Amino acid sequence: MGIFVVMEGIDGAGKSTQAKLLAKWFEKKGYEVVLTKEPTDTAFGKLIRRLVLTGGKEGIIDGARISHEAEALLFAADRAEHVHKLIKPSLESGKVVISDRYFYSSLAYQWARGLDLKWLIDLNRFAVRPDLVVLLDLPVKESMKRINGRGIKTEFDKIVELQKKVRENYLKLAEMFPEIKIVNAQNSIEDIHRDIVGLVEQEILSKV
Ligand SMILES: Nc1ncnc2c1ncn2[C@@H]1O[C@H](COP(=O)(O)OP(=O)(O)O)[C@@H](O)[C@H]1O
Ligand SMILES: Cc1cn([C@H]2C[C@H](O)[C@@H](COP(=O)(O)OP(=O)(O)O)O2)c(=O)[nH]c1=O
Repeated sequence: MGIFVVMEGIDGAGKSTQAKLLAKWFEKKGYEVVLTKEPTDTAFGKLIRRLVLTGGKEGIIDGARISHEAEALLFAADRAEHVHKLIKPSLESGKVVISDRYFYSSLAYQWARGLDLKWLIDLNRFAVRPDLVVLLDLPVKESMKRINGRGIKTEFDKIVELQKKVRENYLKLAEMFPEIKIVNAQNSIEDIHRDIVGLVEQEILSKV
């Protein structure tokens, strides 16, 4: 079996930056790496971007044209395809899978939209558990500074409020799921990478 690592955190926390660095680190060590993300680039992911993420690339504006339940189901459908077509086969052939977001995003965000956490956990029960989930944690103010350049100009206060709730949800989830490890995402890119490598060594490589 391969190794499955997930990056989680609010928008702008540094997930894609750290996912890429970790992928390179594993490759240097001779592993075959699959770097992937959710929402995916498949037809389901495209549907989500069209129906749910109406606020532009960040998708954090609550302008959803569909119900929150339908939104949660679409994310779960996208994830089911992701798990069955890419994640499981890659792990079975011994590869390292690094995913930028996974079902913890559904728990943090769709819970913040008011959905029932237990229903969300049940809905995502098909999703194989990662070996390690890195929660990149930082204050919303800092993350907003980072993604300012992405062009959010409208509904700023609403976005900040939602992101704060999502951050709190992630921290609560970290107490419920032992695979989630919190990393301080306010440090430099290099320091965070070093922390993540430390977790990979401690939580995964030392155990195989
Ligand atoms: N540790 C860091 N310190 C400062 N800026 C960062 C850091 N990590 C990432 N960034 C920058 O912040 C922005 C968001 O990072 P990104 O990796 O795209 O976040 P996410 O994938 O979580 O949305 C990018 O412009 C990136 O270069
Ligand atoms: C995977 C996932 C993402 N999201 C949200 C988090 C982000 O605000 C948004 C889009 O994710 P994001 O990582 O910004 O993807 P991209 O840049 O490729 O569009 O979707 C959910 O609400 N639930 C989920 O299950």
